[in-house]
Amino acid sequence: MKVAIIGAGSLGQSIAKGLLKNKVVSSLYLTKRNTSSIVGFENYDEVILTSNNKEAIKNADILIFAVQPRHLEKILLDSKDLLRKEQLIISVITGFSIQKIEDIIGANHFIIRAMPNTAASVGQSMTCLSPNEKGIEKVEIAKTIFNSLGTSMQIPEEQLQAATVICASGIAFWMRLIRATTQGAIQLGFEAHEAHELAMQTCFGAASLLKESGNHPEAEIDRVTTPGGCTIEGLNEMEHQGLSSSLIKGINASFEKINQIKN
Ligand SMILES: NC(=O)C1=CN([C@@H]2O[C@H](COP(=O)(O)OP(=O)(O)OC[C@H]3O[C@@H](n4cnc5c(N)ncnc54)[C@H](O)[C@@H]3O)[C@@H](O)[C@H]2O)C=CC1
Ligand SMILES: O=C(O)[C@@H]1CCC=N1
Repeated sequence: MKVAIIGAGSLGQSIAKGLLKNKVVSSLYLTKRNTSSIVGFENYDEVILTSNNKEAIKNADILIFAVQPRHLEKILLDSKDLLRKEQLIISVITGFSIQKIEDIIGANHFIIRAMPNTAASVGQSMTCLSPNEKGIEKVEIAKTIFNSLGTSMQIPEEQLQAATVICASGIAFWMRLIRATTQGAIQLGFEAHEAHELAMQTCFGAASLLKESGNHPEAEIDRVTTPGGCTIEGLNEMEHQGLSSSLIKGINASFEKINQIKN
């Protein structure tokens, strides 16, 4: 696969690392206005760094656009004459609808909106994919790319904003929960590095239990909570303080905000 990532910033670099780690690309163009901060990628034979988007677009079969939303329109306008009908165009850009992309380059292209998260860099992204009508044909190719960076799920475009909150912003939400657990562990007497490892591995274990057993979280909770014991004491106090409620409210606030970004 000849891939180009247009706008190798935070997310673009995460995707690049995942693709390179899994050796799924034969060539990988990474573009950035100033490539000096990503020279480390030059250690990979497959990688070509450039600030010339047109060169990257000409030489790739799969284009992944990962710039900030305000930059996409100009990049597409500047390069639309170079786009080939057989190219797969993937956009990971928040709030930039398929309709808006089609208005600029035309509907006769394979277009897929993808919403990965930064865990792509360690092969653990949850990526949601929404194709345009033509792009449905190429969803399997997009899945091959994004499954090499974790797992993927095809969803209707109308749900992509919600998926962004749960999966992309979700990385930040889970980080905060892990940090809070670490703070609690330090208060109980662990060194900071120990507390961090305890919190991280326990979180990883909880997610792995659900993934491997297919159980509902409450079933796993029941297995830990001794009647009259310390787990239920802690859980109930957390709920009195609004743990579930604050998470749900935060997710809704995030969703309201993302919907203010013009689609
Ligand atoms: N960070 C995240 O977890 C997620 C971000 N997104 C979306 O992905 C997009 C990128 O986000 P980030 O990587 O966080 O932003 P970023 O600002 O780190 O990366 C954008 C990159 O594009 C480059 N760029 C700007 N104009 C360019 C041009 N004309 N040609 C080539 N490169 C150019 C910038 O130098 C920058 O390195 C955004 O639209 C964001 O909404 C989507 C999912 C998750
Ligand atoms: O915070 C944001 O608005 C973007 C979208 C999801 C992750 N970063």
